[in-house]
Amino acid sequence: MSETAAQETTAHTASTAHGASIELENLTKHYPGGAQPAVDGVSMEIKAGETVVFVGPSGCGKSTTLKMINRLIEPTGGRIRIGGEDVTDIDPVKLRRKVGYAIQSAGLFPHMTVAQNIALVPRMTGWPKARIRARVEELLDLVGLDPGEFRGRYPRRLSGGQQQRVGVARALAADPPVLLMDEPFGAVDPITRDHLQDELIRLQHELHKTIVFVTHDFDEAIKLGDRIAVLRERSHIAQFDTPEAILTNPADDFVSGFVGAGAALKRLNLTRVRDVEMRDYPTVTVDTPLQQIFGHLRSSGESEILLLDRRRRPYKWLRRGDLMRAKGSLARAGTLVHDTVTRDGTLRDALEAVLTDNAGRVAVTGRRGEYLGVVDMETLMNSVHELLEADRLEAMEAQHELEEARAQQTHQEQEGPGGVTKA
Ligand SMILES: Nc1ncnc2c1ncn2[C@@H]1O[C@H](COP(=O)(O)OP(=O)(O)OP(=O)(O)O)[C@@H](O)[C@H]1O
Repeated sequence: MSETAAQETTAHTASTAHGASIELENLTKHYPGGAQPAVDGVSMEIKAGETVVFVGPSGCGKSTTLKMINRLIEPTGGRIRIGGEDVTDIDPVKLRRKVGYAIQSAGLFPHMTVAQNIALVPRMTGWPKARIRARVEELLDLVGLDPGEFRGRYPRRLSGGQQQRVGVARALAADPPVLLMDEPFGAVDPITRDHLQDELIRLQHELHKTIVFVTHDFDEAIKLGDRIAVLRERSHIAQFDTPEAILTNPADDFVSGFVGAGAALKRLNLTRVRDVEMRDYPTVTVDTPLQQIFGHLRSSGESEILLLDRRRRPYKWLRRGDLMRAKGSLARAGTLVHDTVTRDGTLRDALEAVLTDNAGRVAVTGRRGEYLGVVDMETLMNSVHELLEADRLEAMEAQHELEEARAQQTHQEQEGPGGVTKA
């Protein structure tokens, strides 16, 4: 059932390998000297193209389970199947070509350039030079880094977020169907982390890999996971379900404890900015003459206008008063745009941005930071209201079905097996 090898193009570098299923059967790791196994007979099926997130307390065995999938850690028991093929005993080097791996702090080699870091696996695999070069360019572009600017840089000259992007590009280099990510965004600041999460979601829309992602952060799990496996000690599965099901119906107290307070707010993590209506705001660019900006603002009926830079990225909010005081130059006028959200950002990201902005709105940007529209408090309030109303109706329906099933069962019990009413 391996859909990967056959699909790989040789003439071209384009990503073609979609995800492959992963099956873990009774997978066990007993470290030498450990009183108990670190991972104790975990079995799960991960569908092709799915993103599954492992969450659980520190030391519960998340990383060990993950690293057994590419056999960075050798299991002491059980089987691993990828795309239906049993890979428990194949050559680990061969296995790792099918499985990309990204870790916290990117783990880039400091003495190699960005391009050399990304090219590692394709080089080992013996790709021709021209194909490697084209693949590096394609991947840098894919993770949102300008190849011209970044291919020759050394890792120490990159920000934490940029290093992490290169780490993801490297993991994707040989176009593996499976991507393992071990707390890849654990070491970056919260805003960069949010952006990297958004990028991963966007990438996954394009690539459809099978991703297994480890995190401590339940909010991250909700945002990224198609399904979440909440693990307890020795990787025992407490619940393995969709984020919606875990939030609205946690299996037990352990899972509830993990979900934590504010389930309604966390629900906002499940809706994307792309799912709500954006407002079209009046915009001008830094090259627009001041007089024209005035005219534009007046005819728009809005109290402010968004100034874009030459690459159409949001730059400043300009109010009428700012323009009056500008005295012919916009250099000092207006308020710099501090925060933006992407279409893959969550409503929670948008709400946070809107709440910290005293004018109650945030600009939405595309892949290269270009302006797409604006989300404001009113849009958000309406969406949240609709969301909670839909949840309430769904819960009522589920309750109703449950009561009907119970009534039917009682009825059957009263009727008896032959349908004859007992006297
Ligand atoms: N190389 C090793 N030798 C012996 N024991 C180990 C080794 N690596 C991990 N362990 C133990 O196995 C258990 C599971 O560790 P693991 O790193 O998989 O947990 P984790 O859930 O990923 O933890 P964290 O969230 O803190 O990274 C822990 O009790 C740990 O001490």
